[in-house]
Amino acid sequence: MIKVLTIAGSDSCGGAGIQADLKTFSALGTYGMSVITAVTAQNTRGVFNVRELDQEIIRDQISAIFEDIQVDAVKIGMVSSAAIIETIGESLLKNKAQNIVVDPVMVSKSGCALLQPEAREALIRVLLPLAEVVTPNLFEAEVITETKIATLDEMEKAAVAINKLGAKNVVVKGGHLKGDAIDVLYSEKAFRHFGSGRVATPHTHGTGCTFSSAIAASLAKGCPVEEAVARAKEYIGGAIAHSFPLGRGVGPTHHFYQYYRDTNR
Ligand SMILES: Nc1ncnc2c1ncn2[C@@H]1O[C@H](COP(=O)(O)OP(=O)(O)OP(=O)(O)O)[C@@H](O)[C@H]1O
Ligand SMILES: Cc1ncc(COP(=O)(O)O)c(N)n1
Repeated sequence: MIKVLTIAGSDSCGGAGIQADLKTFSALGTYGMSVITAVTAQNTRGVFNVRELDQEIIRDQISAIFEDIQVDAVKIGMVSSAAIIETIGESLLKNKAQNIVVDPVMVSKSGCALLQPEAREALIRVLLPLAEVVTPNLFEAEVITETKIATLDEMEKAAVAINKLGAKNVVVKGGHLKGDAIDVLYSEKAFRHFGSGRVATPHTHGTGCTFSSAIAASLAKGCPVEEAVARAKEYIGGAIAHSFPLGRGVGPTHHFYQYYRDTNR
């Protein structure tokens, strides 16, 4: 059995965060495990409260898993504070975690801060050097590189800059581009673009969580990075195409086990 761990925040309405990650792992035929960093009270219309867990229980969750189970890949999502980032960094280094995918979540689609602005420095310093793959969206790449990004050329330049900060492979996601949704991968000094038409739907809650978890699941299966990103792009395209209205706001992507059954990958 392939085993994948998510370290992220809980989303009570199930569209993003830990819940989206575990659904993705299952849909891709892997066994999912979770370390919760924070609990959010959120629905399709917004985030109404956030409660961080303390460092001790975060450290103990990670230890409990690694001392007992061999983890094939780790996805990191909402980390909330600098103190939590330090704890995660220390614990993953101590346990020699492999295949780490960092989704540098900063702000929810509804506009709520999921990372304290003063924790951005810690995210860059501690988590980027641990990342086999990092998956910033346009806004996150702008914050990390302190530049404006609106074109594919600027996405490529940002990917190189983020690689220099320590992340081995960088995917700058184009979900928020004007026009097609094109993601830019910078890996081993080469660029590759993963394009798709834009699915015309307002229901994109949790797209970034799903995409990074799909990359982690494929890395865990032993896929090379480029293949893992290609598969994740295919998976998220299908999950967005099957997204649906839930509640009165931005609905979630749909995780479909048929994908794994039909493609067996
Ligand atoms: N409407 C869309 N149609 C097709 N693909 C999309 C669409 N929106 C996003 N994507 C794809 O979904 C993935 C996630 O990209 P996005 O830029 O939305 O991430 P994100 O902003 O981090 O998501 P989140 O806000 O959920 O954290 C990327 O592969 C992107 O190309
Ligand atoms: C716990 C948690 N993690 C991540 C997101 C980002 O997802 P989105 O940008 O789609 O709101 C979220 N809303 N909640």
